[in-house]
Amino acid sequence: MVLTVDVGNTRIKGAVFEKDTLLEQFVFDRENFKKNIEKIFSAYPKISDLVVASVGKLEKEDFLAFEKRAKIGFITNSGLFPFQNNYATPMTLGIDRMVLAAGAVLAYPGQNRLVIDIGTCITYDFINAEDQYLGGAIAPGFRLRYEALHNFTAKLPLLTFGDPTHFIGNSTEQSIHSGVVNGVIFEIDGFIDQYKKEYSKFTIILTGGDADFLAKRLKNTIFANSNFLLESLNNLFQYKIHND
Ligand SMILES: Nc1ncnc2c1ncn2[C@@H]1O[C@H](COP(=O)(O)OP(=O)(O)OP(=O)(O)O)[C@@H](O)[C@H]1O
Ligand SMILES: CC(C)(CO)[C@@H](O)C(=O)NCCC(=O)O
Ligand SMILES: [K+]
Repeated sequence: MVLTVDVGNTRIKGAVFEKDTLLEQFVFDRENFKKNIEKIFSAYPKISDLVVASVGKLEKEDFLAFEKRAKIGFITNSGLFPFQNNYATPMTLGIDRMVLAAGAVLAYPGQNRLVIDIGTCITYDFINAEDQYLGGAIAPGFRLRYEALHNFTAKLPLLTFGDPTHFIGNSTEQSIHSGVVNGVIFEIDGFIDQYKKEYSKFTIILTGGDADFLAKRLKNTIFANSNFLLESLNNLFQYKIHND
């Protein structure tokens, strides 16, 4: 049994896997992460491995406390991945993007893939059918956009995510929701259309907390899997066992 942990920029997510089956998942913040992980270990005594990818403020040292309980697999850029990394700065590529790319290669072999992850940031990652990671894009996520509008203007209120009721925003609030939410929708559709000009066929994986919400609203019909990063960590762990 494996516990995978994704330390994101905002939240920490975890999932328990028995082989390929996700048994349960968790979301928590950094303050009480040790307690939460201990709870998961108590609930699942059969967990033998803890697999971690962190873009956030937790380091390998923060997980060593669990060394007595499970084998720690801390994923780093210099580890083994099932693709060739053609990024010009491979050591600065986010580990979440590396894991997503690995997951795309392992789950969708022999095809071009575009992974779109909507979290604190919206990231795009493209891996071609030859399993070469080419790169992608980094854009602000929903909360970053709402906060930026508020923080860098005098008059705009700080709103939280809201589904725009009017495309033509008819109030300050509706204008902000339309700008942020419709903006993200048009942006993602625009990126996909541009990739389509360069690659006639590719598999799109849409993931992150708001993947389901967005999948329904995009012009391009795509399949959403909000657990793809946690599943990819599990798949990468299995891959490493068989290839290291
Ligand atoms: N239980 C939840 N708590 C908070 N947000 C949630 C929850 N479930 C879904 N969401 C949605 O998920 C979005 C955040 O997505 P995600 O979890 O991928 O990113 P994050 O935690 O902000 O980013 P990161 O992975 O960089 O820390 C929020 O905008 C929210 O709408
Ligand atoms: C872009 C984020 C913040 C998304 O979580 C993360 O992948 C990261 O810190 N990346 C480093 C820069 C890069 O990927 O090129
Ligand atoms: K993320």
